This record gives sequence, C-alpha cells and structure tokens, in this order.
Amino acid sequence: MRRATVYRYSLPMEAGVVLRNQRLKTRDGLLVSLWQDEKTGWGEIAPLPGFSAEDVTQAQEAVKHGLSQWMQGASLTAVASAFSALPSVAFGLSCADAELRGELPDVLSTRCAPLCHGDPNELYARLGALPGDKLAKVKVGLYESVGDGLNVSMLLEALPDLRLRLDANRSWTLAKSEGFARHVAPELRSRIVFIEEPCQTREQSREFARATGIAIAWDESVRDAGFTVQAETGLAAIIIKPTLTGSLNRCRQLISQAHAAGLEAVISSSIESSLGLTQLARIAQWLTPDAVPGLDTLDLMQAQLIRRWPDSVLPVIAEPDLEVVWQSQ
Ligand SMILES: O=C(O)CCC(=O)c1ccccc1C(=O)O
Ligand SMILES: [Mg+2]
Repeated sequence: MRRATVYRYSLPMEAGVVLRNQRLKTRDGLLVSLWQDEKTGWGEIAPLPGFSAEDVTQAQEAVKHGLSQWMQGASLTAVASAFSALPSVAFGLSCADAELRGELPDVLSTRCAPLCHGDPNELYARLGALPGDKLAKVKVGLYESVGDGLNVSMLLEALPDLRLRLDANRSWTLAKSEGFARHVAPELRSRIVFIEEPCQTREQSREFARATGIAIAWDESVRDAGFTVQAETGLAAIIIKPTLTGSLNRCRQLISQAHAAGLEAVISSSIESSLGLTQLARIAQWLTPDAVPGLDTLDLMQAQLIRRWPDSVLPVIAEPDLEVVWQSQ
C-alpha cells in the first residue's frame, strides 16, 4: 500500500529580503509526504524565484505526475532522477524517497557558517561566541568593492581566529575585484577560505585568484550547462545548492567528483523552510562531514514548517494547518 499527499505553503519572510533585485515577501513551495508499509518520507520542493527556471505551479504539476507514477508502482528513485529539467522537483522527491527507504540518516549538526550582517557590535559578539574553529560568511558585491575590502579586513583584524567565506555572486568586473583586493592586506588573505564567483566570468574569476592569491569557489558555475568538476589552481570548493541542482543522486555524484579532485563540496541552502533545511543539514552530515554547510537562512523567515530546526524559537506550522493540494486515492 502506498499513499501520497502534496501540500502547498506560503511563509511570510522578514521585511527586506532581496534576491537578485527582487523583494521576496513570501517563500512559496510544496511539501510531499509519502507513506508505504508503515514508513513515511517527506520532501520539500521549493523553486527559488530568480534562480530556478521552474515556478511552483509547474513544479506542482510535475510532482502530481511523478507521484501518480509512483502510486502505479514505479520506483521513486527513477521518477525523481527523470526530472533533471526541474531540479527542485527532482531534489524534493528524492529526499522523500530516501527517507522512506531509510537511506537518509537522522543525525544532524546545526553547525553552519553564519551569515554576517547587521549591527557590527552584535556581529562581533555572535562571531566571538562561535565554538571552535570560527568560520563565517560575508556577502560582498552589493555596494562598493573598496568598502567590501575594508569591511572584510576590519572583521579579520578584530577576530584573529576568524576565517571567512565570501560570496560575490559574479558581481565584479576585474577592476572592481582589484579595488576589493587592494584593501585586504596580503597577510589577511589566507584567512579567506574562498570567495564564491568573484567576477562576471569564470575566466576573470581565475585571473582574480591568480592575481590576489585568494582562493575561489564555483557556485553559479556548477549549474551552468556543460559544467564538469575539475581541479584547477586557485579553486578551493564547489557549492552545491540541491534545490537548484537536482536529485540526491546528482548531488552525490557532484560531491564524489569534487572529493576525487581534492575540492571541498559545500552543501548550501536555497532558502528552504525548516523541513528542507534540516534535511540539508542531515545530507551535509552524511555526505560532506568535513565541510561546514551554508545553511544560515532560517531566520529570513517568520515561521518553521513541520520539523523544528534545533534551538530555533520561530513558531512551527504543523501538518493540519497546511493546505492540501493533492492526495492519492
Ligand atoms: O550559502 C549560504 O551560506 C547561504 C545561502 C546563500 O548564500 C544563497 C541562498 C539562496 C540563493 C543564493 C545564495 C547565494 O549563494 O548567494
Ligand atoms: Mg553564491
């Protein structure tokens, strides 16, 4: 016996969450819950506006279609993998499948690289309180690159045991990236673990790494058509955002290729709800236990869904309060 339910959610975001120049007022997505032989499995399908090619309505149609096939006896692993053109659908269905089959371990670490923003005094206190190896993430490229350089230097100087990941999301020209580097003293640069996609093109980002000695990481590039994982001088890591990438099998393949090439693989959020985020934390603990994931996005939302992120005080919306949009017969 199999049963499937699809829910649709719309979670209010904190004011002022802006993604690729558009304000995100609510985070909309789907949850699937599957039942088979007394076991259950959940998955989240949440295309991210501005990043995903598919939207929630398209995803919903695909999910209904995929789950109908599963109800008729198809393997969900195969169904999920077939949705490679709709990565959010492939990822969410494969998570539900992995939970149902008992493949996705429950253990979860809440350790992730905190995103640095807001009041500097609060930020210093928060970073100062980080346990062990202090690792945090700073978004750059939103304002003047010189200001980014000064800001990053100030943080690294204030906290001598801090290491930073930076993320420029392909926003700099080579000239702007030089403006940044000019204001980060060479002796501070080794504490920048990597900067994600500093420049507008991959070639310019490589040039930035050569010129500055600061390592880079691929994020957007990992989702470019024809991308292959390859070791190169100056490249430290690849960032994997499963909701934008595809099935768990596809993510596992990228992770093994990265590890084989001596690169770090970093699991990162696409602003999923607490249900998806806790699954990402479990996936990170399972498949990339040595890499701190980039999952500090829960506080952009005003509520959690179904499963609580340990220690979060945000209210939790439970199953009876969710809108059911499809149910198997
Ligand atoms: O990676 C993280 O630490 C947090 C997630 C994050 O940065 C992000 C989340 C959604 C969309 C784009 C990005 C980004 O890499 O800029
Ligand atoms: Mg990025």
